[in-house]
Amino acid sequence: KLPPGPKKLPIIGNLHQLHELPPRNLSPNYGPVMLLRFGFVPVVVISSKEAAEEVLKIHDLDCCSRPETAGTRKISYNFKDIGFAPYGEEWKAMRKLSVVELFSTKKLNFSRYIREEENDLLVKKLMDSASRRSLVNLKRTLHTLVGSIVCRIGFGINLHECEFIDEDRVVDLVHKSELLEMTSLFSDFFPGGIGRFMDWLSGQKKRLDLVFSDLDTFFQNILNDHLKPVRRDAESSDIINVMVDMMEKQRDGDSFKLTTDHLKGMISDIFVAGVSTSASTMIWAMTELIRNPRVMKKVQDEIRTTLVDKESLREEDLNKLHYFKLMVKEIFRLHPAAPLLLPRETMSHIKIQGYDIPKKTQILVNAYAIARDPNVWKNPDEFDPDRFLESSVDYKGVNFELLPFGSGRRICPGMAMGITLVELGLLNLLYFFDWGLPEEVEAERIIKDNDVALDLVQVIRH
Ligand code: HEM
Repeated sequence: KLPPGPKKLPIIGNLHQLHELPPRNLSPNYGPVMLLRFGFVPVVVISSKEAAEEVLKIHDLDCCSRPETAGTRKISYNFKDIGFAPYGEEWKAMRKLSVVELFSTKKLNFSRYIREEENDLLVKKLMDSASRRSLVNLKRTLHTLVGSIVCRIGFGINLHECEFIDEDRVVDLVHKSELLEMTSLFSDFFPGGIGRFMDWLSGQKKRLDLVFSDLDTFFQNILNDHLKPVRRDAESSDIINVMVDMMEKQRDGDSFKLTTDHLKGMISDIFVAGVSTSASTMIWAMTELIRNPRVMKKVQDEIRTTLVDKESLREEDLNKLHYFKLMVKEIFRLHPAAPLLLPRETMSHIKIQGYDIPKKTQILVNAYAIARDPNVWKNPDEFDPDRFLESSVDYKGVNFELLPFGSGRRICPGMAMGITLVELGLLNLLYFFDWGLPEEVEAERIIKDNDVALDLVQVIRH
């Protein structure tokens, strides 16, 4: 009993409908479990809370591998990372390393000064824009903020003084890494000679290699920098340093051995998974707040009456706020940075909602649709943090109607870091400044257009 789905054409299946892929399209018409076929690859889209619980909790172990694509093979250094590696001993070892050592609470406390300092620097820059009355490009500003923090915490690179990279180039590379992750090649859908031939003919393969080569140069520079004797002696503890130390200490009999590819895979994961997720969440938060003056006022009233006369903000200030945190939760609901999470792959035959799902089927959990399901949420498309005033639903992977970080074995290991990045960044923007639309933008259009995040905005010093 296979799940229902749109009609499939011979050979290509539903490839002609790739542009209609969920989150927003296709899936609601076919119920909570929908079957597609892209070329030879079966793909199941999950779009109800109950079906998501079956995939991510009841059958988590059967569903926790990842499918292979040419793009993810490249960016993960042959699956030597965490995010795209198939389920197995190597993934377990890398995952354990990240949870215990690299993205842990200890690491978070240690790197706190870096986050606060980068935010202080941003506030200074914005004060300048406000006094010059120049517009602020939200996307650029927030990608740069998160990029700078992630590069310092992850790779020990201070973008304001680095020799081989600067802020603009980092933003450019973040976009390139997203492209690699999302690009589909013919060979992803038609494994074998024909697919590879089509990739060669269309030039797709060459384009993919070029984008990857740019990223690889950056990652190699990070690694070279960490292997320099000066750097090895320095008292610093960024994530890559910790891994280089481990590599040096490993012994012949160790069951898992870190290699240079594991190091690059980890650099790549931190870069790909950490920067645009957090930045896009902040951009959407600012967009929704500017569109909804009632909520903006309520949030700003809370933070400005709770935190009085502050010259700069610290992470402990976040714990004093309540409504502000509900606002962030509402953003994670309305605008999950990974609307379909990361694709999973079944490792055995399972049943979801009574339907048969064969081994090696791709599973996409439509977190976007689930978080806007009218059977679960009242006025689901409305931005209204008040909905959480009387609700204990949270986004940490136990409530299947709200899954911005996924759930189960593959839940985001960088969640704590992501939340802190987002909350501290937003707190600074909302405490020190008032925000508005640039004069020439018709407010009407922006307010109606729910699917477009704001780009240029007006900043006013509070
Ligand atoms: C707001 C910020 C973030 C959001 C919304 C987010 C969201 C996600 C989601 C949805 C997944 C897939 C989960 C699944 O398959 O069930 C994921 C995986 C992952 N995230 Fe995050 N993430 C964020 C920040 C970060 C940060 C800051 C890091 C690292 C420093 C990070 C590292 C990872 C890694 C390594 C994985 C792969 C886990 C695995 O496959 O085992 N993320 N993230």
